Amino acid sequence: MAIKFKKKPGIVAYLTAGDPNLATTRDIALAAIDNGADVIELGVPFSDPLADGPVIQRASERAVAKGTRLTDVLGLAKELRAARPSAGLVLFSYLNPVVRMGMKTFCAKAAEVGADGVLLTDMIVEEACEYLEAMKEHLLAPVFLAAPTSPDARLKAIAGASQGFVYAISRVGITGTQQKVAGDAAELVARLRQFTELPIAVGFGISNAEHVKAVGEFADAAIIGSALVALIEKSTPEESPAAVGRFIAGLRS
Ligand SMILES: O=P(O)(O)OC[C@@H](O)[C@@H](O)c1c[nH]c2ccccc12
Repeated sequence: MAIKFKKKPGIVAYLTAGDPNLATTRDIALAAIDNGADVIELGVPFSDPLADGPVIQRASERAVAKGTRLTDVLGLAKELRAARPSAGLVLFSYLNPVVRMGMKTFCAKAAEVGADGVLLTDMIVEEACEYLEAMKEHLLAPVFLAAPTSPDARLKAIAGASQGFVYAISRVGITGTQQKVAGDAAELVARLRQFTELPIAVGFGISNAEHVKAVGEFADAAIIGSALVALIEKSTPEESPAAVGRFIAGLRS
């Protein structure tokens, strides 16, 4: 029940919980784990997902329209934990739904359902004091985002506050697939290594085996979001778990 990357590079699979529905997200997550994903980044759908590109925005809209709430995502996390005790499980959310529930309540519940870590996209390390205390109390790993534009002093703070892994954003901008892994990514990872021994996972724009291989040359894990969400969007709910499983299995080949 800790975040571990067994093979190099590790694979983190982002899924928008509740797209197309909660039961299917569960089956997709299980298929992802069984086909080599080390960590599931389980996304709480939010009506105003600012950092997201069109693919994840649409997934969020669909999940919100289905009525998916933070408490439903916590319930799903609990099911995943029970079904796959050793998989890494990180809850991903914008700050807003978490603040509405109450930071302390949220952290207590996240621990209770068996999450290993939490990633709050718009939580900045400078303002994370209460959050970090609650996370520590419940032995949860806070994961922070590091961007190529962050100066060294910020990278140091981000690396120092993170546990489990540090999330290196491969490029400035929004989530979504691209042709090549951005050149900024290797430099950012090298800069982060000065400040931490934690594994470093690279995300934004990773969508195929070639990208995963490229990331494996300089980082510990690759995070894949939009490519999976797009596959789910074009598959029927019945076929999407197997489609995602095949896709993940192909990423390290
Ligand atoms: O979708 P991409 O380009 O594969 O990037 C990962 C990403 O989806 C996931 O980590 C994520 C989804 N929404 C975010 C918002 C901010 C930072 C990260 C994310």
